[in-house]
Amino acid sequence: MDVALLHGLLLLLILPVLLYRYCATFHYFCKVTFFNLWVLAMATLLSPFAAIRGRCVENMKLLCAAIRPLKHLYGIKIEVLGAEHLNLKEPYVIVCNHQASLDLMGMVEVIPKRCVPIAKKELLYMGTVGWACWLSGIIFIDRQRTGDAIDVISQTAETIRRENLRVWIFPEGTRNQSRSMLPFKRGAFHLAVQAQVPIFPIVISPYWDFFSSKEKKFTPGTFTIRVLPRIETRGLSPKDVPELTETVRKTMVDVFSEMSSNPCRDWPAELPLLPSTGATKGTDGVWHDEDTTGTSD
Ligand SMILES: CCCCC/C=C\C/C=C\CCCCCCCC(=O)SCCNC(=O)CCNC(=O)[C@H](O)C(C)(C)COP(=O)(O)OP(=O)(O)OC[C@H]1O[C@@H](n2cnc3c(N)ncnc32)[C@H](O)[C@@H]1OP(=O)(O)O
Ligand SMILES: CCCCCCCC/C=C\CCCCCCCC(=O)OC[C@@H](O)COP(=O)(O)O
Repeated sequence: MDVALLHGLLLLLILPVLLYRYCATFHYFCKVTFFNLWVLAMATLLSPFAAIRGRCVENMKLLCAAIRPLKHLYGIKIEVLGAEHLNLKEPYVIVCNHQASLDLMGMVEVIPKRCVPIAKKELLYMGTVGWACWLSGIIFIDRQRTGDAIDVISQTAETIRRENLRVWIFPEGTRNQSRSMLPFKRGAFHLAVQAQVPIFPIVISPYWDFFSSKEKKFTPGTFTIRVLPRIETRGLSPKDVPELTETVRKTMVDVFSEMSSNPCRDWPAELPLLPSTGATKGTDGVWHDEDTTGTSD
């Protein structure tokens, strides 16, 4: 009887290890659970420190530092191209494709100083995670109430100029692991036009090789983040927003397709891009920023 009990206990200990090793679905759920627990634990540990400062964008540094070790724990290599484009002292809007919660790992590699993401309000109700996000100045919108969300974005247009902030928006508005990008919501582009600030598109290469929530796959891997040259909005008005949105989306989709079809990761450091008043075309046929000397404050 004792031996049987011992065998049972042993099996109970070994079973999760075997499942983790040989069952891809179990492996996937363990890794996703650990990711969420990590975020929750860090938020719980750091929120009291952040609370000392109060609601303040400087607290984003704490959040980002807490997320950074995750890539090492998961064996994920992240390459960043074009980060120097973000070295601009003025406020701006970043638009980025959104595949999964894993985007946080990439986001913390490139997010400039004084930058706040726009997030769905549901995050606010995730206990200490919501508290940590609120304390870091993250802007929340209710996607079900377009009017309210537009009001929040309009207020943000004033705030970013007044307080010299950058805003990070996922214009697809939801996570998307399809082969392309969803149609873009227009809030980010209205925001940039209202504030008359440039837009920086950021493209994260597909995770297909190592992560898929549909196939329950989560292995070590590599992805690349490309920061594209800025697109000016100076002189544009709300009537230009639909075209601006489509032009930026097309540029990002083209870059995403190139990243998808070229697994060797030998992309040029610069890509020919759409003309913008803030970029000039060099003799090499590549669009370059006019101002690359500014540094993040
Ligand atoms: C220590 C550890 C702590 C743990 C914390 C964890 C991590 C910390 C690190 C990082 C922080 C977390 C990061 C969180 C990321 C979360 C990501 C998300 O939540 S994504 C979801 C939220 N984002 C969005 O939804 C994108 C923004 N949405 C929009 O822009 C939308 O446009 C909208 C404003 C919500 C409206 O949505 P709708 O579906 O109605 O879309 P349309 O775009 O078609 O708009 C309809 C209509 O309105 C016009 N419009 C839109 N915006 C404006 C505006 N600002 N001003 C005027 N008009 C506007 C638009 O043009 C359309 O009209 P028309 O068709 O006539 O053009
Ligand atoms: C008292 C309640 C306590 C609840 C505790 C919940 C703990 C949750 C712990 C960790 C959550 C980690 C969240 C990381 C946030 C990642 C941001 C993100 O990717 O959000 C998704 C959002 O862009 C789009 O959402 P949808 O694709 O539309 O859906």
